[in-house]
Amino acid sequence: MTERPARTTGSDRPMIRLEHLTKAYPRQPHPAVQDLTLDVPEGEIVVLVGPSGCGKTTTMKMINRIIEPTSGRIVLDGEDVTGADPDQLRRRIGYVIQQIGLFPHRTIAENIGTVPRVLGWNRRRIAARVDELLETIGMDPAVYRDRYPKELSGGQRQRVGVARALSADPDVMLMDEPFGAIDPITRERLQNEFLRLQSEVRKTIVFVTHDIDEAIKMGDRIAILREGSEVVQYDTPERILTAPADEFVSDFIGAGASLKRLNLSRVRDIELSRRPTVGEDATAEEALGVLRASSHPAVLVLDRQGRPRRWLGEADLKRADGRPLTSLGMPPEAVVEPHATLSDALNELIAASYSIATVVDGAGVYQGVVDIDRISDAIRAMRGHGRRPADTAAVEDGVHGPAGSA
Ligand SMILES: Nc1ncnc2c1ncn2[C@@H]1O[C@H](COP(=O)(O)OP(=O)(O)OP(=O)(O)O)[C@@H](O)[C@H]1O
Repeated sequence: MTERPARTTGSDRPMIRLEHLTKAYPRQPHPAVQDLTLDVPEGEIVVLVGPSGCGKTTTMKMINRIIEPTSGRIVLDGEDVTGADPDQLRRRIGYVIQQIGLFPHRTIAENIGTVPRVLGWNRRRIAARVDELLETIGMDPAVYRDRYPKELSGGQRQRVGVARALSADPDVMLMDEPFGAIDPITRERLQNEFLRLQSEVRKTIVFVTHDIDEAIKMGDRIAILREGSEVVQYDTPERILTAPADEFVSDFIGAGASLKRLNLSRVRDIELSRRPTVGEDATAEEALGVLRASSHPAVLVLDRQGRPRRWLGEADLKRADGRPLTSLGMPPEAVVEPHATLSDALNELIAASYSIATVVDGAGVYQGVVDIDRISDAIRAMRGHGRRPADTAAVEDGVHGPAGSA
């Protein structure tokens, strides 16, 4: 069984192969990168994580030849590109960096269309691609196409950076701390959006971070590096957390490894709890009937597309006085998508007034809720049995499978 079946492609074919890659700067006592050998499988996200100065950025910049290696080889899709024309190479590789580096005097459309323009696409094709990408990153083309970078929020700029990197549909994306400079809430949202996008586009991605939590969340595989880009452990997030190769890795993971395991499980991996729902056109009496027939304190109002609008308690409904349900109660505060980790869901629901997170799909349609009990179950299952939370029900029922009783 693969440890994370929903996220790996099953193909172990290396899309990027780094062979004995070294970068030594003149007058430096140690090479920035020394003899690095690493395969990045097609369609996977490989995260390079390690302390400041260990050579992550240098490694990335050698892959797209912004930095020329001193020795070693870079093989892209079976082809040795160590001596290839760097400009041509970069068109096959999307690059996203922190503080994204959008051109300030060009519109969003012009920024996203940079590479297609260099590639000689015609105007119509570029415009169509720009609009398609803006839709993909959840920004209405009609609203944002003609704006300038300074007219966007930090999170929106970062999204545009991702769109720009995707513009020519490269096989490979290099992402160097792409969400580093963003506030934690926007960051979490961008990570989730990006994972959803990746489940559709399946690019081969090398992702740099110095944040182990981000590595665990984003990586199909993680390479833990120390100085000189020495690979201390190259493994799945599960293995890194459960079987750290040595003290350096355990120190890097730091305290709370069991809590970090909440980063390994996605909302979609657990069975969601149900809550009573009514359509937005229902009357308060109907909603009250539904609520009373359930054992829960609140009913969720859905719009005609099935998207959550309000949580209503009995008191709200009693005071309705003929007003529409959508003007009563509280909007769902903690809303998460199936890609969100249980750690995200926990953070959200702790901050919310109701201690539940409402789960919606990519189109915003209601799927169920995650409550604190589900998360506690998941933690218990992980701790007690080293299992995935999908097995929680079996654990609760006292049914111990072979793995659990081992
Ligand atoms: N142009 C340069 N000349 C000399 N040394 C350099 C140069 N660029 C980087 N280095 C050194 O190479 C090493 C690796 O740097 P690199 O930027 O790759 O690290 P990093 O892991 O990305 O760090 P951070 O997490 O802080 O961004 C560091 O010791 C750095 O000082």
